Amino acid sequence: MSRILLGVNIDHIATLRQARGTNYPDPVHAAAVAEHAGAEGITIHLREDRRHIIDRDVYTLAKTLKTRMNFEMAVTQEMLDIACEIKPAYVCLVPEKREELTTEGGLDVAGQQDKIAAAVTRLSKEGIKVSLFIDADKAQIDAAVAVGAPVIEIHTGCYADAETDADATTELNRISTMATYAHSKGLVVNAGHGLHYHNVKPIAAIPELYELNIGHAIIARAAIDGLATAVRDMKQLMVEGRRGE
Ligand SMILES: CC(=O)[C@@H](O)[C@H](O)COP(=O)(O)O
Ligand SMILES: NCC(=O)COP(=O)(O)O
Repeated sequence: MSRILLGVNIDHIATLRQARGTNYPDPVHAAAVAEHAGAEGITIHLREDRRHIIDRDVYTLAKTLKTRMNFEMAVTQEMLDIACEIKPAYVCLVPEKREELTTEGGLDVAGQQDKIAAAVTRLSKEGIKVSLFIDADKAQIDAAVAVGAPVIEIHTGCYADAETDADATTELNRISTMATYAHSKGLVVNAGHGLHYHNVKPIAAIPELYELNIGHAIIARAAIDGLATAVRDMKQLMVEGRRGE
């Protein structure tokens, strides 16, 4: 049975720092703790409004991470320039609206293939592996293949936000079906958004999933139990989920 990897998104360490304009807590320190606790990668989202992760975090983490950076960004010239300068292992292209509280859906690749293909080509030439954050949707998966992205990350928000068990099961089945389809097309399939300690195991059980990117729930748990424990506990649940326990 294949392992499933954990990418820890540390955006909300930076949210706590930005709340008061202090220099603590430091996402760079948090990343080191998360890696030491077993995170296989660190995800950061440099938003256009810099509401949490700021440019200093990105440039410092590019030098200090021991695992690998998954750099989430909108498809803008500004972010493409930064990505090509720091050359992270992965870039994940995500939709972004200034007014959103958090990411609200997947990137519409099918509706803007030329723009996404140009971004994928530019980033790939720098040796960066490009992931597309998309809904569990066949047309979006086909578009991801068409634009040359090697990786997708399936948006799990509809599953996480489901108001009934029946709706959650429906979303879980959709994610699983699309993960199987995407994998059959040769894509590396990740997943993330809204996953937490009480909903992660069924997602981790999907055999085609390579990595889960989880942030908000881990950082929230870290406020109570500490970050190392929060990371280790999440990894244990993912292992149990993958084993069907
Ligand atoms: C794309 C995604 O679901 C998250 O990785 C994203 O970072 C969410 O945005 P916030 O971290 O700003 O909530
Ligand atoms: N791409 C999803 C991610 O990095 C973390 O999302 P969340 O767990 O903070 O909702």
